[in-house]
Amino acid sequence: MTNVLTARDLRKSYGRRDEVVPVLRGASANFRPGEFTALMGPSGSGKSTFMRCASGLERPDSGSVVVGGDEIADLNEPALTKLRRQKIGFVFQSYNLMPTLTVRQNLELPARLADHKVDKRAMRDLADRFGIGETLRRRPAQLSGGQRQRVAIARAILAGSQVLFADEPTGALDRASGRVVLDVLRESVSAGQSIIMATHDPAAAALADRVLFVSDGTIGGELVGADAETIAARSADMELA
Ligand SMILES: Nc1ncnc2c1ncn2[C@@H]1O[C@H](COP(=O)(O)OP(=O)(O)OP(=O)(O)O)[C@@H](O)[C@H]1O
Repeated sequence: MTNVLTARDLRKSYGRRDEVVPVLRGASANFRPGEFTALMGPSGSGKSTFMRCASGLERPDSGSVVVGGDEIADLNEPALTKLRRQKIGFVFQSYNLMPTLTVRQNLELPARLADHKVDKRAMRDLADRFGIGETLRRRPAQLSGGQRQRVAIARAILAGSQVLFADEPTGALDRASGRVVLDVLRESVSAGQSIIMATHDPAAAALADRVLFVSDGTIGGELVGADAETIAARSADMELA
């Protein structure tokens, strides 16, 4: 099956001349439509940086990212912004909700930016499922951290992008709310979306189709269809390595 996104040999360093810190050291991965991928690895191993570079939010120093046939290094900023709005979603660890907009307006934002019609029924249904249906008129500052996280995920799901990157999307949630979110992500994958989720939780990673292990700025291994125990054991080995 054709990849929906291919990342090849991504390299990225931060800092300046005397203090350059290499964060990505040649990270490569392929992502197929209808595939749920978990990214695991020790804190600071480069998961978020990989997702920012692979999603076109940040330019790598070198390497290639191809999305639906387009090499994003060849795109200028307006073209890249357009491609991102049409094809790529991102759930940030910090949620990135617009503080001056209500929850409803935040949920409608990606559709408006991409010139799509807002599906109000889908928005209501998902908000109710996520337990945020009563918060639609509030602004993000009037929500709990967990509610903000669910608004950010609902917003990304409703955008209906081909590829969705989610950086620890269940980090602020209790087990029951986390489970609802993971169920919705799975349904979205069944509908053909490709989801890439960074997580430290082996139980969440076990719901993905495969786990890619990020180690010291590269993709250092893969487990397909593994259970939570196997994933936890592999993660523990990596932390010790
Ligand atoms: N904008 C930046 N400027 C300088 N250093 C950065 C920047 N972004 C990330 N880093 C550094 O790059 C390294 C990898 O960070 P990254 O956020 O990608 O790791 P991570 O695997 O997602 O970690 P975590 O599991 O804690 O979220 C860290 O050492 C971090 O301090």
